[in-house]
Amino acid sequence: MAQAHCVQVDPAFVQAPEHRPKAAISDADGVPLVDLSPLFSDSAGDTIPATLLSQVEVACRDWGFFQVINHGVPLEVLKKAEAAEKKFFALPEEEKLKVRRDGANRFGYYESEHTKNVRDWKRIFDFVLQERLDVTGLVLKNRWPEVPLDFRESIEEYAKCVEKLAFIVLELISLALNLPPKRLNAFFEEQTTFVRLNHYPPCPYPDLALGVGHHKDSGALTVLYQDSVGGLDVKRQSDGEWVRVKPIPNSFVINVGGIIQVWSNDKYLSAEHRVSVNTERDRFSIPFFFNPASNIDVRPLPELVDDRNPGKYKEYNWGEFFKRRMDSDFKKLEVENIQIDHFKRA
Ligand SMILES: O=C(O)CCC(=O)C(=O)O
Ligand SMILES: [Fe+2]
Repeated sequence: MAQAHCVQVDPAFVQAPEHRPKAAISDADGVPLVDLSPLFSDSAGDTIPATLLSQVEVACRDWGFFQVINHGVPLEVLKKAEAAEKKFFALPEEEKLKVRRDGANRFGYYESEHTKNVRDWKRIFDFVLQERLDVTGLVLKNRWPEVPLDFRESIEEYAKCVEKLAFIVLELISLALNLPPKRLNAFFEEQTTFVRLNHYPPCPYPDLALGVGHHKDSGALTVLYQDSVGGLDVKRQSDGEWVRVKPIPNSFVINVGGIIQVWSNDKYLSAEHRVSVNTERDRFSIPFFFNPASNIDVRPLPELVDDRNPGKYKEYNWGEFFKRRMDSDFKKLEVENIQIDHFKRA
């Protein structure tokens, strides 16, 4: 007689019923697509086409998410980073554990991240752009594995190219907010940006677990490369429906983080998103979390508030916020993790 097939479910990964993904997900009417080629064409002068700015404006306002193509990051840089990522995660576990994150330094490999106190079905590797960071007393230092040999070079090259793209998008957002293009740049002089490699292995119970639980990114902007598997879902602002962000070859997904939501005084929104997993395919992605300096106090920009439209948030310090998020991602806590909503004025 055939044995009954039984999947062992680890309760640490099980989402509350209201956060479990439904079997079918809509990929119709997806996030806006923005073609950045006008910025790189030979005939491009210093002026940015109004149509491009209005696309960015609508995307940030109505979705908080968009995809960009013709973004200026060379395809070979992307492919090399992706290959290095796959080689790293394919290493035996004991090899990866040599560069594991710990309580004192939150960078390197980690297999036990939590989002909102539920464990994520993923493995990650984090590194900062600055070799070493001090975030309100927490020292963060990169840990580089000895193998794959070209790992560090490939992903540092990737980070350099994506950083350029992040600054371009930051300027587009500034302009879309009717501010001078470089208005926001000074916040990033001692940036706390970090890059994450994500590996989502196949999961035997994708109806119960998530690769990343529902959340909003807390930094300024996220610039994400995803492979062709798919799984990133965004909550559409217009109706609260979850929709899949369709993978487009050689593209990046941009999403507005909590800091831009606060700077813009809620003109632009940071959208809720999550990662669904599947039973068959490994998925890989590489988010670049573009974050300002640790000492920055975040508040609605004075140019965007007035008597009729007063600031909707109390000021908070980014370094403190970032540290508290890292603490709650590191292990399951009994308290809710920190959100910009906690600074919302009544
Ligand atoms: O892997 C993805 O597609 C998204 C990951 C994500 O949302 C995050 O790490 O904040
Ligand atoms: Fe995210």
